[in-house]
Amino acid sequence: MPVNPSTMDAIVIDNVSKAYGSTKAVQTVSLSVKPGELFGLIGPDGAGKTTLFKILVTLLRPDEGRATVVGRDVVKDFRALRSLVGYMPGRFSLYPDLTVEENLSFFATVFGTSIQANYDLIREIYVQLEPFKDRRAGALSGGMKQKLALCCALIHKPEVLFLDEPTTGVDAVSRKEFWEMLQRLKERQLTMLVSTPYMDEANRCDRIALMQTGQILAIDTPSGVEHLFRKPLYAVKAAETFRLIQDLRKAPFTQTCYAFGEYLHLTTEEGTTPADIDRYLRERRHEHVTIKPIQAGIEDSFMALMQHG
Ligand SMILES: Nc1ncnc2c1ncn2[C@@H]1O[C@H](COP(=O)(O)OP(=O)(O)OP(=O)(O)O)[C@@H](O)[C@H]1O
Repeated sequence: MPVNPSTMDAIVIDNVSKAYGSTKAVQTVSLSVKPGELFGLIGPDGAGKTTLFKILVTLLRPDEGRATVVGRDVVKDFRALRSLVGYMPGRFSLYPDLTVEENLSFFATVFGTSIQANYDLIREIYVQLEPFKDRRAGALSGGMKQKLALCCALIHKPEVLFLDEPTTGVDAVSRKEFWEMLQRLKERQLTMLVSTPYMDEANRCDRIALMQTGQILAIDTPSGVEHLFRKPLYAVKAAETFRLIQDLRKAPFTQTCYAFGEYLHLTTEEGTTPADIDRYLRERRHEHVTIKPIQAGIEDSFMALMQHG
């Protein structure tokens, strides 16, 4: 008998919707995540990421649609599911008055296990926390809190790990270290769904879904999402950035013009050449003009999809 591939997926979301009054937080979302996949949910604040996570970890019931995690229905099988998933919520769920070790023991006890029983899975992360094991969690740095929260979410050896904006508000070095930790967990075949508002983190995932106002705009590999952007794209810089953006937005050849770091990203009508752009800017007395064709990144694709969404 042929096997339905969707029954083998670690997470299946099928037309799930959830509203809070008139706010449609999640609108007919469908996606699936394969076992062992590191899947990213990328979107700005209010996109509906947290609501979707809460549905998947059985803390909220969907209004419509159905979802399964490791084959268990998130509504009907919620009890069984709770011990199979690990959840690191956006605002860390640590007890600030308990020490590092007490927090970890608490989460282990809730799941009927002990730190020793599953130490192997958290060893690499926990060794960095061990020198501070008697410190109150509330007195830890952001990066250390994040590591402890990850240990707490892993201590019962879940089959799927849900990480809701784990790197928000954490310094750049800790963010990088955190993604390296996720990479090592992936080598152990753990399935992970991670949300982030940072586009640069999308490249760390096997596949990503771009989400906005409760809807999925695209699902693909990071490079697949970049290739969704098909128009020629230019990075433009000049001495006066503010006047540059004003002038470029008025230009007859401009389709879109956004600030991306120190450059503006510009898409133009077909047939426009860099020489046309240069001439237009020189006529308006712009100085130190640089115009270079560039490859679109995930952020460019996201902007283009949002415009047409
Ligand atoms: N308990 C609630 N009651 C009413 N509206 C809510 C509630 N929780 C979320 N919302 C609204 O639902 C929408 C989706 O919110 P959600 O928190 O799921 O998004 P998000 O992508 O996780 O963003 P954030 O990073 O800001 O949490 C937003 O418009 C939000 O204001």
